[in-house]
Amino acid sequence: MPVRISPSILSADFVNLERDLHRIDTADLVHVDVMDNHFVPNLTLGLPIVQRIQEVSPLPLDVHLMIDDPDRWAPLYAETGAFSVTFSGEAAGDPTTLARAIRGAGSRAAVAVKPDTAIEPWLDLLDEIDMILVMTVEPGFGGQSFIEDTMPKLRAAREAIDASGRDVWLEVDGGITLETIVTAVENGADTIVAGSSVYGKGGTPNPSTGSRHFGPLRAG
Ligand SMILES: O=C(CO)[C@H](O)[C@H](O)COP(=O)(O)O
Ligand SMILES: [Fe+2]
Repeated sequence: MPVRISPSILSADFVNLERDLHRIDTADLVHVDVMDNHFVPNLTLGLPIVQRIQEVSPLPLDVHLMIDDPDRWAPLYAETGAFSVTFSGEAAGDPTTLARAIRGAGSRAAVAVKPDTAIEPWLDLLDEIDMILVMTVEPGFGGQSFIEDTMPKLRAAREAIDASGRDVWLEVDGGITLETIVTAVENGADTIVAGSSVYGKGGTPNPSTGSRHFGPLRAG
């Protein structure tokens, strides 16, 4: 099973964002966290900045929306040319219509579930989506610890995806280190988001890499 890496620019240096986008250009995707200070208690960036990142990024955009009213906003992020747009399942009014709108605008559609959200209702949506994101931390902040209790849910999602025969990706996001990436992949993840372990907790690129390569991931 191929494993894709999607570094999160939440831990990049926003003043030097174009530089930091190029420092991960051997990864597969770039993960862009959009937070609105309503769905989560943190505020990051919005549509105009995602549009601009789309113009300069060497990698396809993996946009992760942690916002209220994704039914209104998510299709607009898809229209920027984003490769993938993930909405938070708990915030969506009509997930099926929303997934169709995202796909209709040319992006892959994905649904994210928080650590305490049951996965089963979302497995009915496998025909309509291209990826499930199992959050392995409470959404809102980088640098948190991986919640191991989410692993049974990840395995349930893997089993349902495999049984469906559909090419639906399974992403994890939050607390990924050199240790937890192994746990996540062993439990079925094929797409890995990593912020602080790639860029460093200080918001600067990981000095241990010494190159433009995204790895090795830094533990802790
Ligand atoms: O969605 C997110 C937080 O809500 C981030 O993508 C995630 O936390 C990445 O950061 P780290 O790898 O440091 O945990
Ligand atoms: Fe994220």
